[in-house]
Amino acid sequence: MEVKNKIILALDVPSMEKAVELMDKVSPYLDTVKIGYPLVLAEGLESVSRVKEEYDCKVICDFKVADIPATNQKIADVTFQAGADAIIVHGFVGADSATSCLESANQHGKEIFLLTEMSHPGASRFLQPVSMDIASMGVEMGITNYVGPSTRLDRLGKIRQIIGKDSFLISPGVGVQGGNPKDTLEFADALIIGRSIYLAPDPVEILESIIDSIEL
Ligand SMILES: O=C1C[C@H](C(=O)O)N([C@@H]2O[C@H](COP(=O)(O)O)[C@@H](O)[C@H]2O)C(=O)N1
Repeated sequence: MEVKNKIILALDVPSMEKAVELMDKVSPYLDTVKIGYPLVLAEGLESVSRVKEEYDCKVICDFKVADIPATNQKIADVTFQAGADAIIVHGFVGADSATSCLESANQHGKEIFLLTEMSHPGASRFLQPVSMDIASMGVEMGITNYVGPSTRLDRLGKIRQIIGKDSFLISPGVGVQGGNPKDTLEFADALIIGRSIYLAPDPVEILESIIDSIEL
């Protein structure tokens, strides 16, 4: 997946009105947006197609899919039918569950991102002990897109080693959670950034400064 300016906007705003207000300002700088439960639960899955069509961008649906295979397939099917270009899938539920999303993606000509280790403090207790195993499972499954934490660059580096240089790795946790954009791109191909942009008094100014910082 090509990502303009290596930045994926996490559009975790509470309404389409807020989404449009923000996208009108920042869309010249971006071509990829991550939409998750905050916006979809508020506005429905049509928020995915609206953002895609109105701003000609790719949409990654961050649903952290983590159910049994049959239910995962239903979730992935309806998400891709709603226009999503990709869906984020948890790996800790095992290969059969992740495979059902991968099969749905292949049938729809879309993609999945396998979530290996999360960026928040709580990930250290239950996810960290298995996250490298999850990354290895993804490689065994032939998955080429991954999510890994910008808040723990040592871990992100290990994930990159496991998934290989040709896999596509996107990384949340930049900014508010403490991750550094330029340092993260030592290992990741693109940054996921939400609050640093959508909570800023001037989102364009922040975005331009982040873009300048990673271009240096
Ligand atoms: O480990 C993960 C997985 C998950 C994801 O991207 O899948 N995210 C999401 O990335 C964004 C960071 O937002 P902000 O902190 O810039 O406002 C939010 O939408 C989170 O739900 C993480 O933050 N860490």
